Amino acid sequence: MANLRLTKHNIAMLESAMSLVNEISADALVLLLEGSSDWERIAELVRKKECEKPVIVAVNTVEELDGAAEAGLKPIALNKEKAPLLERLQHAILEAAADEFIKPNDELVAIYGGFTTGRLDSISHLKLDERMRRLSTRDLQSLESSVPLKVLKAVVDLAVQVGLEGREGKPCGALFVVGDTRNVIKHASESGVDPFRGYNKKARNLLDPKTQEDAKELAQLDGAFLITSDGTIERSRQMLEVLHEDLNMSKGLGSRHWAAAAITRRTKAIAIVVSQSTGTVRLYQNGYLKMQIEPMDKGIKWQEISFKPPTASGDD
Ligand SMILES: Nc1ncnc2c1ncn2[C@@H]1O[C@H](COP(=O)(O)OP(=O)(O)OP(=O)(O)O)[C@@H](O)[C@H]1O
Repeated sequence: MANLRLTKHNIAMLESAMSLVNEISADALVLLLEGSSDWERIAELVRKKECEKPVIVAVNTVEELDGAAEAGLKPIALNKEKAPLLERLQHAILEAAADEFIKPNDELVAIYGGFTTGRLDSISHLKLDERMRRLSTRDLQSLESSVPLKVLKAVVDLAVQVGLEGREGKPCGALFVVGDTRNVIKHASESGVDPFRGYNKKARNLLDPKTQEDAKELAQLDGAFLITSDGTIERSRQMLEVLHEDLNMSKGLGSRHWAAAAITRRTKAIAIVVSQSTGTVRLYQNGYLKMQIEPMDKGIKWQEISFKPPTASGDD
């Protein structure tokens, strides 16, 4: 994707964003870019402007971040090349929180090209809310599951996005059951034609951003996704039939949540549920609620802003 050239215009915008961070005592600067840049030169600007807060650089791939951490910047790879700007910005904030570069309640300045590719044209001041739940890697580690952390993180990220965005403008729920698939399958039956049937294993792996997009589209269909420990969607649209005995559940949670808790009681799987009514993501293990993530967008005031997709390429 387009690398960011440090033109006179882009440097002036970067300097303005850094001044704003200083002026309003913001907690971090988020630089959302479509490609790599001269990280060392950006770090020099940070020093020149005496901006002492973390400068987070969010781009699409790990390769584009080469040298960013060494220059003293905080790198984030989004793996979301085709996603709309707001989704990328939300994801960058979520990842920054997961990596503990920022905290709930922080104030951020974000800078990006909202209208033209390769040209920084927009600066936003964002106030996060205390309700923003950190997706802390440490929380996931504490689960002591045999499912690798990167698979759990990918599924939780996906669930959070389904909860935040819904599908086709409507709220959407979902259920992901990860790990111990051989045993989980014994309690599952198809609720409809499985759209992933017939795909090869690689095309069913949730660590691949394309599969994540497909799964998001299909989340609105009934039933659960069964995901193996290596991130492969083994089955989708599965109804789980498990006894609900011995479960201590909050009032008001419906059958999807009960099924999620129950399957983790019967197997070693972890179940991640998105509530259709609230967008809240809950993670169950051994029949117990282990993590709850509230939809972050309740705490961020920038949903109304609408952007046109980039059209022409910017030139200075
Ligand atoms: N046993 C189950 N296995 C898999 N999916 C289920 C199961 N029970 C319910 N679901 C899915 O959950 C959907 C919503 O069910 P329900 O409203 O009872 O769930 P809920 O827990 O209240 O969730 P929400 O907060 O999303 O409303 C169903 O349409 C179905 O797709």
